[in-house]
Amino acid sequence: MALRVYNTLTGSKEEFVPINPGKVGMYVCGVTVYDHCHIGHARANVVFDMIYRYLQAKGLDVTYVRNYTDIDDKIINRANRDGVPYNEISERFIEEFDKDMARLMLQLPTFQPKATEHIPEIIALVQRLIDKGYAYASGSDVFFRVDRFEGYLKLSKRNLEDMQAGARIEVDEKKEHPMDFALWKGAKPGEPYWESPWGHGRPGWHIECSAMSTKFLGDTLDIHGGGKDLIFPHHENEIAQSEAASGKPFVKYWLHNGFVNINSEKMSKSLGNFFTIKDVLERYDAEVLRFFLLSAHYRSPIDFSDQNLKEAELGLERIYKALAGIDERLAAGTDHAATEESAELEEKCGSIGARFTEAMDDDFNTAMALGHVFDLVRSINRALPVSPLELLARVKREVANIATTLGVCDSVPVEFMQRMKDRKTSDMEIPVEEIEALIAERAEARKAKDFKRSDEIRDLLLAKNIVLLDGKEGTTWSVK
Ligand SMILES: Nc1ncnc2c1ncn2[C@@H]1O[C@H](COP(=O)(O)OP(=O)(O)OP(=O)(O)O)[C@@H](O)[C@H]1O
Ligand SMILES: [Zn+2]
Repeated sequence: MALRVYNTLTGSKEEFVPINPGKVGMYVCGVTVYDHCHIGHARANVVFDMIYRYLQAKGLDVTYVRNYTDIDDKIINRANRDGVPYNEISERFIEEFDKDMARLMLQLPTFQPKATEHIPEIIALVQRLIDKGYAYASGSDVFFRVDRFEGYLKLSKRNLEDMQAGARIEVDEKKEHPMDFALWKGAKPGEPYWESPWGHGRPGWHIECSAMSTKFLGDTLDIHGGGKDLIFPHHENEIAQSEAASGKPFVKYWLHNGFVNINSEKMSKSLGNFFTIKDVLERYDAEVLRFFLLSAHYRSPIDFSDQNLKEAELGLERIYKALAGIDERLAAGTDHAATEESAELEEKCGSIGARFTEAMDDDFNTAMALGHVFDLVRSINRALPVSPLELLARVKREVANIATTLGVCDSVPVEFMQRMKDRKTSDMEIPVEEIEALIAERAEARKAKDFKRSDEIRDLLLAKNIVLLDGKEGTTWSVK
């Protein structure tokens, strides 16, 4: 089956056919760098990283462009608040963004352009729109004439008249039409500015994406992405600018990710209901957060809560435990003949690749894809002690393929388990040395048949959430 994607422009799932066979041009709106990123930003970036990886896994040659909005009112406000130049803010938060994304195991896009490094391209595009009659200068601002562009609002399926009637749109003397939007903003005293034919000023937000996407990907892109909140006005305005300038369709497939919500409300800076990526990574492993973000379909909303993250953690641990079990059997090297249980695992192993592809080909359904992985894990758990080593090695390879494509489950299993153990131990009320001393004391007690003391020690540790497991090789422990 071919890849099908949900296209916001047509409101339906369509077969994905790149404009140039074998090649894909993808542009995703990046963050405005004025503060630390929250989990909503993490989702948008992880989702498009997953899409980038999957397209590459299908053998496509993808040029992925993700910008930094490094000049904007929000950046200027923050700089004024902190009493520093605007670029100190943008440079600092670009660095922070890069660190966060690296921790979430994102692949680097092919290009990461900054708005401030493309001012000549932006000015040329604004001038072109003026020359073609789609834009007009008003004082030192330049506005786009929305009613000149025929397809305006075709992405969000809104209607200009209804919007005007329904909303209280402020009348701005400088504009011909209240919905006209700024392409270039004249600088107020003390604001950062660039020279332009319209005086000192800076670009509007929408125009930078039109200028940079065209520079790196040409007039028509295969994919343009971003969060649902960008459909209007940002993406609608990008379409107007780009199509008015080039006379060609701007984007073939528009892809939008759903929100990370808190109590059914979008996590956002302005509402103040956000957790930064850094906050969350204090408490959870980065792979757990990535796994959580990919455990829902990218267009569905996800509720951010401690409980949901804990569930993701348990789920990921379940997968890694099964993989660690496989590694243990492979390392021990004792083979086993095929059994009824191993026959079932054999069948699941044979179909997992196809089931994964089918789920991902259906508009990148990672929720379904991970469901298939859990199904395989159940079979692994049943068949692990009674399966041929050759089959276990094959299962391991199948999971590794999926893991690389999704960017989850590709740590070395024992290392992941150790990471989880270390994280949990660091929150423990009892130091590791004390646990081990008690385990040694318990072993002595058991040797001396003092089961009362041995049970006492077990209960004492359990009260501190430490679970003991007696095995042939001695006693191991884990955090409950
Ligand atoms: N809660 C969220 N869930 C999913 N994606 C989000 C969320 N919040 C922002 N995004 C996405 O993150 C990307 C970067 O957004 P941008 O820098 O414009 O955010 P912002 O508007 O500054 O953030 P906020 O919405 O918190 O004010 C966009 O694609 C946006 O849609
Ligand atoms: Zn954009």
